[in-house]
Amino acid sequence: MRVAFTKMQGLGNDFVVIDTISQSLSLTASQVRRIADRRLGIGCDQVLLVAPPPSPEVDFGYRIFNADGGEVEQCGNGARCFARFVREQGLTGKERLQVQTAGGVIRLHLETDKQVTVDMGVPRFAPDEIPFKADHEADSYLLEFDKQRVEIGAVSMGNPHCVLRVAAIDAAPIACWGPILERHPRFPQRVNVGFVEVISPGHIRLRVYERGAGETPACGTGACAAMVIGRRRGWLSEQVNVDLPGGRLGIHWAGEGRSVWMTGPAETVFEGAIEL
Ligand SMILES: N[C@H](CCC[C@H](N)C(=O)O)C(=O)O
Repeated sequence: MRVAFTKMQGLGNDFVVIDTISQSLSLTASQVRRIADRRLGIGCDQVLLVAPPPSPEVDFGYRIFNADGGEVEQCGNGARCFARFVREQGLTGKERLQVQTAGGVIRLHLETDKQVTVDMGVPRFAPDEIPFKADHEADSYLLEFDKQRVEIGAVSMGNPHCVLRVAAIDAAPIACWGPILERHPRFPQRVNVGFVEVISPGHIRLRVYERGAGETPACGTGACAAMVIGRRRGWLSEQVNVDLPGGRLGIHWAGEGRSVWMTGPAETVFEGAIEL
């Protein structure tokens, strides 16, 4: 089967985007892994499917698959690329879109300056909504592994995140701790692992070891997760610049029960077709 795709990226977090409205198809986990393979396939962190709207309330369905083939609930950098894709492909003339993901409905706004703003929804801190094994909800938790004991925050942005504060992001033990924490038994669906350095109340540096993809140059939901956890801990203000290795995202959160807003770039790299 010959499948048309568009390669896109948001701050270096890269995606293969496939329109499954114009070409009706579904992908197996092994097909996703082949597409994502940087030697045997196209190469990407996630595969994103543009799908017909599952209900009249939304404009599109939006499905997300990690490079390991697993389908997940949310992808923030991917959402910005999704918005640019559906406009560039002529699938919509709208500038404000509502799309359904497995993690809930998100709202995309194509800005005039080529940036995209996304309403990423309301963060959920209840352990069973993350999911995270804990006796009760708290602003921080102690996690033990390999004779280490670390303090984390935990939150769902539709997908699960844990966040650790570090003194210096460049020295953070991401390659060692990332894969261990990703699969920590207290996260039954595994977890995205953020390492955050607080520069000031309005500025953080962040690196993310992503569930199902490893360390990526940027993680949109990870930036939202680090900001809301930092804000609940009293470290951060309502508007924060998040500097990731791939670049900067602007995150705004007015507080409990409110949506998190993310603004950043999205770019098309090339178009092609692959035989599956
Ligand atoms: N690895 C994530 C999905 C992609 C998230 C990230 N690329 C983003 O921009 O939010 C997960 O397993 O939940």
